Amino acid sequence: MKAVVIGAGSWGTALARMLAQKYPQDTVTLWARRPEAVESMTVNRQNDAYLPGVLLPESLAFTYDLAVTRDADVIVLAVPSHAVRQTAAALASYVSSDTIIVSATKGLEQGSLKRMSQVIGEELPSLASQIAILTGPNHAEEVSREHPSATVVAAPTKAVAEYVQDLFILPYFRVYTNPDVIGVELGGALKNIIALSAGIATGLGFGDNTKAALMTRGLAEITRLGVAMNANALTFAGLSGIGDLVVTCTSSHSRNHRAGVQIGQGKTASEVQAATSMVIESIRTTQAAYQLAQHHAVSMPITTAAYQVLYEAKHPKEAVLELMTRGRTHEVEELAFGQTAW
Ligand SMILES: NC(=O)C1=CN([C@@H]2O[C@H](COP(=O)(O)OP(=O)(O)OC[C@H]3O[C@@H](n4cnc5c(N)ncnc54)[C@H](O)[C@@H]3O)[C@@H](O)[C@H]2O)C=CC1
Ligand SMILES: O=C(CO)COP(=O)(O)O
Repeated sequence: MKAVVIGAGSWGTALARMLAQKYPQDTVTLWARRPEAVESMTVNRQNDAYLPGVLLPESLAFTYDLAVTRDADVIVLAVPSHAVRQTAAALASYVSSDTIIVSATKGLEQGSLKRMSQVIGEELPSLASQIAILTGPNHAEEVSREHPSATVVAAPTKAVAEYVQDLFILPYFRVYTNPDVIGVELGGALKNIIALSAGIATGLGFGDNTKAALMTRGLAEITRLGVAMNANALTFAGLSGIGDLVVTCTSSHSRNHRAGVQIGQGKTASEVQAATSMVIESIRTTQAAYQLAQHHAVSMPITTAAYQVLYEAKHPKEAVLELMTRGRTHEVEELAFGQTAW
């Protein structure tokens, strides 16, 4: 088996470590953009910049040459969402007709508003039915230290989903399958907006009630948009929905949550992003989701408030007050008075 993980940030490094650990006799390579990163990982057997303190198996190879993907059985894409199209396009001359692509990126493409599997499918059309999504409540810092974690793989066919399930499943990494590609992908992308918002609330000095309200009503609006885009509502009650929402809104590892805290304390999104080389996906995803909500005429009040804070310089306190005092609504739109037992 020949597997290549593209993207040597925290998550790509953790995924490559897992594959090399599980398949020490096979060829597992981690591709990084920068030659210095390749050199440093080869010498130190650690990714000091993005996953410090985690030893990488001897069998894991490193390269900055994309030609390593020639005839790979599996290519895992773990680059930030804004780099997925150019990266997938660059792979076109190397992939073979039976290569499986795994997308581990959580985001939406700016402008086109497309999901990552759609973007990859456009650049690698002959592989469109061989693109799987791996997503769930999985901070790289914990998975790479073998904390028991669960994740979900979605793909257009059962065969591809089960291939990727088999590929990654480990005693500390339990992999489920789900045929709902749209729902699984949207869950992973949209939860980052709510994590950013929960961080903003923390930065403003609010406590756990506020966070719980944001998480619950955040899930409601994610589900509304998902259903309008043909996802199954049940998927959002799963690992890629509530699961990832919980971990990203509450974990000290979350970059999106941390960014929100700083914005709540008065920094701008550009200041926060400029201060780290790590990707804060929610900044771009908030804009894309705001535009998707308009396109599908779906109400997404928290996403709208986050958009106004990030892109229209609205003060977070004002955004919170507007969210709290807007028109009254039902909790569950489908449950009508007079039709429910009491
Ligand atoms: N960190 C985590 O625990 C998890 C991250 N993800 C997702 O994985 C994706 C990658 O995130 P991380 O690994 O956390 O990244 P990171 O924030 O740890 O590092 C960013 C990486 O992206 C690379 N990069 C930046 N611009 C690039 C470009 N134009 N082309 C190619 N590479 C570029 C950097 O060199 C660096 O390796 C994101 O979509 C993230 O949401 C998903 C699950 C867990
Ligand atoms: O998606 C993640 C965990 O499941 C990572 O979230 P952050 O990008 O906020 O760190």
